Amino acid sequence: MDEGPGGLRGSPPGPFPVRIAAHEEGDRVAELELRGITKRFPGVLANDQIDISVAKGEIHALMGENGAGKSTLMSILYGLYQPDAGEIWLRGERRRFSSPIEAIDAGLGMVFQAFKLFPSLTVAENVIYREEVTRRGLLDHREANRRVTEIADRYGLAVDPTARVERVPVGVLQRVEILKALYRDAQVLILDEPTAVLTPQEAERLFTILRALADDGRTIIFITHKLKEVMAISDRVTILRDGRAVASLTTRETTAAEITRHMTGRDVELRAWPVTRPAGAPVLTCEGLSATGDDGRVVLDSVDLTVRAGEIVGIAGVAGNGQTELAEVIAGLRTAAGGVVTIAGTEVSRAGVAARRKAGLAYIPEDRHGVGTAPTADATDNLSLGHHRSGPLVRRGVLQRGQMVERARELIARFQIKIAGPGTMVGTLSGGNLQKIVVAREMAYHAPLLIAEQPTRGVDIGAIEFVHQQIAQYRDGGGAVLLISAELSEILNLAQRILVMFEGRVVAELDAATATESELGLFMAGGGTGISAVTTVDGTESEHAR
Ligand SMILES: Nc1ncnc2c1ncn2[C@@H]1O[C@H](COP(=O)(O)OP(=O)(O)OP(=O)(O)O)[C@@H](O)[C@H]1O
Repeated sequence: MDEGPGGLRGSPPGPFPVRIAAHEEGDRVAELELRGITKRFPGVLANDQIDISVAKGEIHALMGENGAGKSTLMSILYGLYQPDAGEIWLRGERRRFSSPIEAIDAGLGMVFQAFKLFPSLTVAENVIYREEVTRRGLLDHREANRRVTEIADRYGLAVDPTARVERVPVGVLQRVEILKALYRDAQVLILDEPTAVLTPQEAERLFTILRALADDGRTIIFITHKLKEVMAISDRVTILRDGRAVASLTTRETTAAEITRHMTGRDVELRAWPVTRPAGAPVLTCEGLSATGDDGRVVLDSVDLTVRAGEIVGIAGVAGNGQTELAEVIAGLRTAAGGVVTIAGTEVSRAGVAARRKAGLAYIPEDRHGVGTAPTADATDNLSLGHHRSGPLVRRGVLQRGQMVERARELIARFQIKIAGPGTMVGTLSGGNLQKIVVAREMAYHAPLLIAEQPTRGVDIGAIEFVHQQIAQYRDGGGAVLLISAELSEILNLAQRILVMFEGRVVAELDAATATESELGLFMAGGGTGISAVTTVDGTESEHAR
């Protein structure tokens, strides 16, 4: 691999931990330097005199616990926020960006977690938006497609420029966002948790693209919670803690354990949570569950499954193979085309969400913004959502505000949610802390059934360990858990049985004690013909997919 002009890959090892120093590369000018960046929000010092220096052609990871200040720092760099103090230096020149447009003009590009694309336009139209190529006053589609294809080919960003964005998968949408930045000749590309929504295969592909971009002299900064990624792809990593940059390390001279200690101040190793007791009676049963998508396509095809008390059943699958629809149909958010759902003995096939909750459902949805939380409401209200009709917070049909606040306070402390207080609006919370609000709320009421969909997405490693422990305790207390996760290690660490979904069907059932990631990967890719029978923890034989 080429050594970038910044020469960091060849820089001598420094003392541990390496404190970040401006002009770290001696007389060479850094591509990007942040000096003393400070940003205060009401009650929070989000960035506290942060110094970071990034060399040209470097892949720089930005890590830190939820609420450590990563997104704030990148928003300042991209001109979305103004710092209270500090300076941005680009190629040896001091810059001030009062808007993203100015940042883009200076050669910065940002890929957000929530893509900013027009669904009804084509890939090429999205890429060239506001930079249209025209011919005799009309949009020159052919030239636009040609230019987009040219950049895409150069970096291996496989896209069809003529495809409508609403019809392309998530991994491709991200490539479109990267193309948008490259089309504007971004020299520094910032990506906010770029693999959070990608399948492992798509993530691999993204890494290849990022490496090609870096080898071409582009500079990459990416926020992530995944240590594996940092170790695999980054040249250097900066760790934020409580708004301060506590270390900036050369990746090949450090370890995942070292980085974790800088982030959390302790050792964290995600481990398995084996069962101690056999599973009990069925709590969730689905028989012949089918559903169609908005375009009439079959998204769930005759799914049968059972989750028993004291059992975690994991659902593995490449995103888009019916997992989300399965959760939505069970939760009552999507109408089933057919089939029967029973929760804790009550048939709820045609019931609404409230009736299903009453029957015993708790639900951590994948979409924490749209479905999971109300951004303009405070933490107290958000931590009580769905529990306002019955349960411990209601007396004679009236919500007990005092108890709600008390409960919110307790959950904020227990789940270590970084928020000023129960009366604070949740819309300003960091992504991971918003996720913790949903997880805390849904786990607090000990419903018989918990559907947990991507429960640790965007959550830092310390909090992942905590959430895993909570889910395991929930199970050990007799709860039934349906765990849908894109993280195979999460499923393998927590579940007793694993069902693999492919094209809307359950194509395999595996015993988690003996299943491997590669075996799961095979079924997830549509290979293999399923497993006819596995022995469940309570000793019964369960027959499943063919
Ligand atoms: N617009 C805002 N108004 C008030 N507080 C904010 C705002 N944006 C961020 N904060 C606060 O600043 C702190 C840092 O948040 P930030 O989003 O930068 O964290 P993060 O490291 O990106 O976290 P995560 O890993 O959870 O995404 C948090 O306490 C957050 O609540």
